[in-house]
Amino acid sequence: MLKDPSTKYKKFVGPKLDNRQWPSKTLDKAPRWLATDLRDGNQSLPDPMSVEEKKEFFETLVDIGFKEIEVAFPSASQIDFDFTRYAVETAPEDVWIQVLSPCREELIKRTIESLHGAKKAIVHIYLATSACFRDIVFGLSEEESLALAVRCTKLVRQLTKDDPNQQKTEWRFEFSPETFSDTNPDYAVKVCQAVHEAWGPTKQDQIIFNLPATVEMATPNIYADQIEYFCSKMPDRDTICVSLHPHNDRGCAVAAAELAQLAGADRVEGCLFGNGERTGNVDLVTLALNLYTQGISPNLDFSDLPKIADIVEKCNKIKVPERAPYGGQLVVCAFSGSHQDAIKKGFQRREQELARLGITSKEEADKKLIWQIPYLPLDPQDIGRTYEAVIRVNSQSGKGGASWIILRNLELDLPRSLQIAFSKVVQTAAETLGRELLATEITDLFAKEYFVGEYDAPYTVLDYEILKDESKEGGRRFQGRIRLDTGKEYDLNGVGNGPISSFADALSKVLEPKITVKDYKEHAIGKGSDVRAVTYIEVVSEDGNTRWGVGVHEDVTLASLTALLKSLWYFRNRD
Ligand SMILES: CC(=O)SCCNC(=O)CCNC(=O)[C@H](O)C(C)(C)COP(=O)(O)OP(=O)(O)OC[C@H]1O[C@@H](n2cnc3c(N)ncnc32)[C@H](O)[C@@H]1OP(=O)(O)O
Ligand SMILES: CC(C)C(=O)C(=O)O
Repeated sequence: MLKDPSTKYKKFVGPKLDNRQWPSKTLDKAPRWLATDLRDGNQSLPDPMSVEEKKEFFETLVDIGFKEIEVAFPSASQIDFDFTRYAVETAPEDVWIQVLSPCREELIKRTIESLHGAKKAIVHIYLATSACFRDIVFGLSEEESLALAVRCTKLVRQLTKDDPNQQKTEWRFEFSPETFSDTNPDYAVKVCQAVHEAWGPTKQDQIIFNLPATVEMATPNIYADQIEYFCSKMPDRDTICVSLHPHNDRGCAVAAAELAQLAGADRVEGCLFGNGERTGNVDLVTLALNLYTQGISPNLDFSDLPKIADIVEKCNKIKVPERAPYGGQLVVCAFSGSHQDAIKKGFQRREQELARLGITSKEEADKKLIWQIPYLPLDPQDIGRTYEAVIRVNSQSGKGGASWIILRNLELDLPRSLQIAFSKVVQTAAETLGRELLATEITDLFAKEYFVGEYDAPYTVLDYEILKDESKEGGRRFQGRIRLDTGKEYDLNGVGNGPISSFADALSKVLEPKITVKDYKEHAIGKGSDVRAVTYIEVVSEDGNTRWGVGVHEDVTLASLTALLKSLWYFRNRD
């Protein structure tokens, strides 16, 4: 790299705008969308789509709700021509089929042939207007380029809306001054005015001027300035649909498209997950869901984004990056402890709030309670992703992550200090394996550690009864029998304020160490006839060590007694 790059690269200078308006505007509605996956996306793939893949992609775009779809460059190949015919024959009545052609007479004719019989068709032609392209690629002067654009527009008009045999089709016309982002803004306006006159649009039948950042040249505010400049200079603005076609060379296509809408654009062309030439076209998923998370309907349905991503990956043969906004595998996941803690607290707060409002269904919650969860700008369920995938656990995780998984999978709402104790077990396993732990591995670790589910408790209560302790008001007496994992059995007898303390007293008379109960929590799990009690008991031994035990049972007292026995087993076997 050069120490002084200014000798090789020049700073981009945008149009001079004295009274720019766009910075004080806000985005309040969705633009018109045009998906160009099947044209601009397809032309940039190492292995372009087969007809079958194009069909599947087309159907997906229709299902998402796109009403304007650029299906091909029909003069490029027989595959593109044939696919255009398929789209013409199968497109729903309200979907406009768009096709692209360069400003070459024979190619325009072939392009229009491919649209014969369409219900709604947009003929899109492009011509490079930037000085760099005119000089290097075409060798045309400004006047010659303008004349070519007008000639081709008139040809399209003659072959479409002016042709008596083409009246079954509703025609629209789109013109792209290529590399608009690098075109002298006054020249772009001059060419478009001439094209406007040649096409003869009306308010009802607007012409589309698509203003591409064919190559993204500068910061997004400059693209917005270019669009505002164009909109302010074009006469008969209400006969024009201003369209954007941002590429992502500097990584700012989404921002450029958003600012350029503030600057007056009505329509956006792009691809799903930003496929397209070089760094891609603007990503329509991101643009649409950015609107959605501001409470604005994008008029596109991404309710099953994982399925859409699968189809896009299959047809493009390119992976959706794992960090792609909204659709990437990792974007609704948190691994780090403080993120997981905040997300978990966010969900708990939302659940409390829903319970307070008496709301039980997702539909009602979606209508009545604004989404506010730290680190999650969007409810993953709205785009077909699950809450289970939100929190994933590795050695960067803290207590919140593992306890979230236990809550979601086993319905166990662990007390704080048990969360801390269990997170040490998880941390050790993650470090030993040197990788992320699956949810099933974490629930299995918990079950083994605290003898729940399929893992039998080593000490068992064989028989018990809780009686009144006649020597003390309100006191209780435990009488019963237990068996250790050695097979040895003990008859027990103890007193306390309740069943648990009397059991602890009874145990302490026959087994080391002496224990007392420090903390206790219980709740129900399951529903209907399957409901069970869960008891968490933290026990302290005479030398000050603590241990947790967890008991799950239909009988709430037995759940507590089992929990206590498990913590005793720990003292006797693990210290
Ligand atoms: C910015 C964009 O994405 S534009 C869309 C680009 N997409 C594609 O190119 C995919 C489909 N393209 C093709 O199949 C072919 O390039 C075709 C059929 C269009 C033309 O093929 P060829 O005649 O073999 O031309 P080739 O591809 O070699 O070169 C392009 C020629 O078209 C000219 N050209 C390029 N853009 C345009 C345009 N907008 N209008 C008129 N002519 C153009 C070039 O100046 C060059 O002309 P030259 O041969 O006289 O120097
Ligand atoms: C044909 C035009 C719109 C194009 O694809 C571009 O300029 O990137």
